[in-house]
Amino acid sequence: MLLAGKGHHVRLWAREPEIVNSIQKHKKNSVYLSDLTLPENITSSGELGEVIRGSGLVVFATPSHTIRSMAEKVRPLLEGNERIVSVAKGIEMDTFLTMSQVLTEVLDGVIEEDHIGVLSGPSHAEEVSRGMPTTVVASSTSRNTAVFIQQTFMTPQFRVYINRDIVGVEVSGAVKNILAIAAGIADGADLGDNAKAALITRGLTEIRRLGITLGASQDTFSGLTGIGDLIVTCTSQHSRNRNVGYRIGKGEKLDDIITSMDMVAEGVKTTKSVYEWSRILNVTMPITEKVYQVLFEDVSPQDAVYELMTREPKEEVIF
Ligand SMILES: NC(=O)C1=CN([C@@H]2O[C@H](COP(=O)(O)OP(=O)(O)OC[C@H]3O[C@@H](n4cnc5c(N)ncnc54)[C@H](O)[C@@H]3O)[C@@H](O)[C@H]2O)C=CC1
Ligand SMILES: O=C(CO)COP(=O)(O)O
Repeated sequence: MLLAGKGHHVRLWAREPEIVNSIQKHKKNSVYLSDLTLPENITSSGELGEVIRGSGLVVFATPSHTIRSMAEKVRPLLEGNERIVSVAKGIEMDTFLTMSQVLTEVLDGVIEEDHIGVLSGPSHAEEVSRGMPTTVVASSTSRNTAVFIQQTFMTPQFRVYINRDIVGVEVSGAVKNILAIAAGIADGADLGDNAKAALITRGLTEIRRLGITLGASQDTFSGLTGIGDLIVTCTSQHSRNRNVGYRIGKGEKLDDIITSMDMVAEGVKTTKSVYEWSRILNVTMPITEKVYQVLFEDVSPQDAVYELMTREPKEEVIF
């Protein structure tokens, strides 16, 4: 919607034939944004070749665990001069790579690393697609590519800053989903506003610890992709991750929740990858550890909270 509004011809690939058909015939995404009419310059196809060939910019916008397989399919269709942007938020299982790192690895030999970037920050699609004011961050190892992304996406409703700390930007965007699950659990279990503020604040400390261990810059965590995205995802009615947590807090089982959803809550997989990664790196992430135990080891939210609250007394250390 954003890019089409700026006059670009947007070719949307989707794996669901019903979405492709509904966009082709009725200019509606019948599954995900059914109440919006899409402009004429958004077209859709189920054939990747029709969508990719001749593009100046390729945006990867599928869930993070699918970025590697999507990039493998896209690779032979690229000419080599395209710019690549990821909007996916996650850390790959087993490799612990960020999404731009996955793209750099898979597209190596076809696309230069400095043509790859990310767009991230507090940006629920339900609001962006309706032109509601949103601010995000463009990042890349190349300043030129970050500026290209900024100029391509920026509108009076969608303000794009540049941050060259791509590691900090991507780690923040991925890990905040784990904390949104925690915040949702707290809401579902009626733990109150104090608990939520504590989860957001101490959660940011966990993001910062992991990010700085990986070489990120301290400042990024005070920015839009750090505290900004953490706030929106922990508090928004639109957040899938918060919603998964909320239902767990109300007593539902994870498998039942996932089966009932037609969208992906990235934080579930990211909890696994980041929990394992933090243990390998020896980074202390107690909230992440408890979310892992609640999701995958049948620990009750009440026991998890008790264990968090009765950790040994400490000084408030921000890093
Ligand atoms: N929805 C939002 O407000 C925002 C989402 N993001 C990120 O963007 C990425 C995509 O998010 P959403 O669009 O909300 O996800 P979604 O769950 O709505 O799925 C997007 C599309 O990906 C397709 N998909 C799922 N599995 C696939 C596979 N194996 N191969 C190919 N396509 C597949 C789905 O069918 C759907 O058409 C995620 O990483 C998310 O964290 C970032 C900012 C905001
Ligand atoms: O990243 C998002 C908002 O910035 C979307 O969060 P959810 O995936 O929890 O809906």
